[in-house]
Amino acid sequence: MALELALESVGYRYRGGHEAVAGVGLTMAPGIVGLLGPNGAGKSTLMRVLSTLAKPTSGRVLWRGEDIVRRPDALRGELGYLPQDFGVYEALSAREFLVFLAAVKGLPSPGVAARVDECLEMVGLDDVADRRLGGYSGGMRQRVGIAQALLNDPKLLIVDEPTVGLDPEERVRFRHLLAELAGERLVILSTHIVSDIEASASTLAVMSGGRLRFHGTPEALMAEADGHVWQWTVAAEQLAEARTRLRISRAQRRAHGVEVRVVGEEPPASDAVPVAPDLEDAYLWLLHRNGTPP
Ligand SMILES: Nc1ncnc2c1ncn2[C@@H]1O[C@H](COP(=O)(O)OP(=O)(O)OP(=O)(O)O)[C@@H](O)[C@H]1O
Repeated sequence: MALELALESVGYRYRGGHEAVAGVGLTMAPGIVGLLGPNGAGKSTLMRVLSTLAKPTSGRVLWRGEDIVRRPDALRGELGYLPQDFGVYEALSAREFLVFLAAVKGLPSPGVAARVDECLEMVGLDDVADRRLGGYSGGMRQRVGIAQALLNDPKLLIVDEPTVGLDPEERVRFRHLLAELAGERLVILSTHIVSDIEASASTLAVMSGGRLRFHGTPEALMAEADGHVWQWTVAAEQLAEARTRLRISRAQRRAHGVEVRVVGEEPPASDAVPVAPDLEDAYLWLLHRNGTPP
């Protein structure tokens, strides 16, 4: 059966009664799927359901056509997962840590050393593989996180908010790495930062308030915001006031004032110029347009 992850009206309700995910239905195929949503949207909860760490309380998830609750091992054998709160053992080197995790994951020991080398090379840590993890930067630790997720050559790679805490350079490097890994895999990358996925995701799924608000290509999302984005220049001292009444997706200081991009139903002023939406504008429009529940 094809590499396909199908979600059928998936919901998850925490014990206290809070419904963190509700009625999510979509089918994902190989490539990078960007799962985008503000904090609290339900992304991490959904990632845990897809990784078989939590069972959906309603609906079902099919991996290659098989229900992942009934047959979790079919998915687990092909899954690589980098959770949001991934931690490393600081006293170990990257190589030691990966050898340890390979044993825990039950990889057959004869091939482990070579596979660890391959994974270290894929994430660009082969030169520093024998240094203690305690001395690694945040970005290097995240790359160790990806390396451990790759040990079993997964067909489904799930990474939850991997760029949190990384500096801009590490962020860019990490994005490139994920793009290289996509190939014949399905990579699900959850984030609340549009720029994490705009260069690499072939498909977007946008969540807010536990629900799926959009599923499709970045181009289709941008098309939805057509006619709702303007560029406008305000005096620097008026920016704070403008922010209280307008949705501003970006502001850039110029010699003659502050150039802002405004997203909304109406132009902010008669001298505002309509512009083509970019992904950041379109995401803001989707989350806040009239009729979108919180
Ligand atoms: N263990 C829990 N018990 C009850 N509610 C929870 C629990 N974990 C998360 N929630 C709630 O479920 C909702 C979704 O949380 P989730 O962590 O899945 O969102 P998220 O999109 O990943 O956001 P973040 O990036 O902040 O983690 C939030 O309202 C959160 O408060």
